[in-house]
Amino acid sequence: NPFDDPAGSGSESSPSTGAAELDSHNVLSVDRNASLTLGTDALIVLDEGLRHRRAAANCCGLVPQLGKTTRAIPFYNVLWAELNEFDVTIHYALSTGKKSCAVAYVNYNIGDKSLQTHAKRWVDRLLQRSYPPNTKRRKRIKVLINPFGGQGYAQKLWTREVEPLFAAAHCEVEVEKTAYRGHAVDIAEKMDVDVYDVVACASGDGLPYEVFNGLAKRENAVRALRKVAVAQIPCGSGNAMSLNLNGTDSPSLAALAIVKGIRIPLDLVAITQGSNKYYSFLTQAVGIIAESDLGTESLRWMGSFRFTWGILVRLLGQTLYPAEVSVVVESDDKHRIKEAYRHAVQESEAALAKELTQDDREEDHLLSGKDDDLPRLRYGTVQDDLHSDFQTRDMPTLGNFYVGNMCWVSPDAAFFATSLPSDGTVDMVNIDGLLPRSKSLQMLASAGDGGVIDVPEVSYRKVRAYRITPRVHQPPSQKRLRATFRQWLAGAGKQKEGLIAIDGERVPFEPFQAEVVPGLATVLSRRGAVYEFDGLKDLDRP
Ligand SMILES: Nc1ncnc2c1ncn2[C@@H]1O[C@H](COP(=O)(O)OP(=O)(O)OP(=O)(O)O)[C@@H](O)[C@H]1O
Repeated sequence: NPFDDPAGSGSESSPSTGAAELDSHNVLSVDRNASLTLGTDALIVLDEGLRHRRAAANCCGLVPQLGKTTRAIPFYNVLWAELNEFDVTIHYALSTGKKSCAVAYVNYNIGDKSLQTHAKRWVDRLLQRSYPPNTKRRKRIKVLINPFGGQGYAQKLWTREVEPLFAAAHCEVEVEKTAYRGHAVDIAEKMDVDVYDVVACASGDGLPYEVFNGLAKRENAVRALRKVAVAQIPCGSGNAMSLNLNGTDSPSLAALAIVKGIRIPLDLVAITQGSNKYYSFLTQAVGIIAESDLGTESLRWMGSFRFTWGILVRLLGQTLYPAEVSVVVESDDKHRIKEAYRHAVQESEAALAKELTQDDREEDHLLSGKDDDLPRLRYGTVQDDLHSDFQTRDMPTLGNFYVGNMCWVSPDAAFFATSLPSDGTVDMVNIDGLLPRSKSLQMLASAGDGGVIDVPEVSYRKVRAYRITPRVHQPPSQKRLRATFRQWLAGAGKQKEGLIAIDGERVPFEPFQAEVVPGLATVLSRRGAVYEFDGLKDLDRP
């Protein structure tokens, strides 16, 4: 929690600032008998006046005075600091609830005029701690707002919760509202990528999907995808991108995470279907998940429960989604997959501690100007003969075909626990549709804590590419009436054909081929090269 107060609550004494760091360079004496100290992880404000101000707000002084004289502001929360003659002002993000923050500031005068040069250096040092070398300051952000995302509050959330944080962090911002479906594709295709560091989408996952695809359509696609980091200000009904990269679906906390975000590469999945090609960053689903997402429109009145309801009805009815599936498998050993994941987490944490990121490609690449075209797909397209690396299986009783490039698919489902932003693979889950109902329910429940991989009946693999040719299941004639009733109950009354969802968007019910293109895109992350998921830590340890 970025708002944990390292000073501890109610403490009267100075917090531990690390002896070595308590030298005079790190302390700035200001008037009102106060001082500002650069601690280990936080700025420490020591101010006798705080006690009085807090006491004044304390029930007219009727409660015993327990006010603190110190306040700790984590460097992560510091948005900006500046010195104006003899006036130092520090803007920071203050917690305003479990899931929100807002801009606050402290302002002090430097009474001792001889301290001005020291104060200048001190402010520089504070900014360096608040923006370590792997974090760009004053990001230039193109903000796209989907006025119809989620409940239609994106514009309001932007103005109230996000814009003030970006402004306080001295970000350069340009705002544009999307005016039609696919508008973000056009914007990303035509924008001047040299004047922005970030495209931040105040939306659900639909706009980031469009931005990746717009950038990929450009002549200099590779350069554009590396130059501009795509981020999400969660304002939609599905906000998986922000959950995975920033650990939150709160717009204000996500805004802080964007201000402090570290650039990392993200694998994209190139999908070819007929003569079409698109890029997926999140999930691909055929069958039950796609149907519960896209085929429950008539149940919108249920709110987000319609997804759970759609899945439950289909699971209990043992609905089948037969398909022929060909896969280039990287690993199908669950134990090894988990070990590799843990290793990647440790590596990422070590890199983060050294303030390194994996995204050291930018400068070399941008300077060289080479390889701007998208790489040729190693396994060709769905229209080509199948490459010899694929292993093919017909799956007449397939119940769930779900592939993910990110861990969280919703706030309560970490379906792909071992997925990593740029390991060159996606996580593939296949579940047989004839699984006993109790097992299916157990599997569904296990998604909450990332436990799907540990259900023995679930096939969980890391794959580099796959091709799927789905078919519509025809129930035997004596079961047709029951199947029709179930379809109605599940909210898919008039649906005639099967459904395929790529990042939650509907595509034609036709064969498609998918291939991971390693590290093609760039995103901002709070935690470095891993997603915001800790659930695997204790599972299955030897
Ligand atoms: N002005 C607009 N009018 C109509 N559609 C739009 C407009 N702007 C964006 N869109 C479309 O809205 C879709 C959904 O966007 P987004 O993901 O932001 O919202 P959501 O609420 O999470 O999505 P969903 O409607 O899938 O639940 C995108 O496909 C996008 O193209």
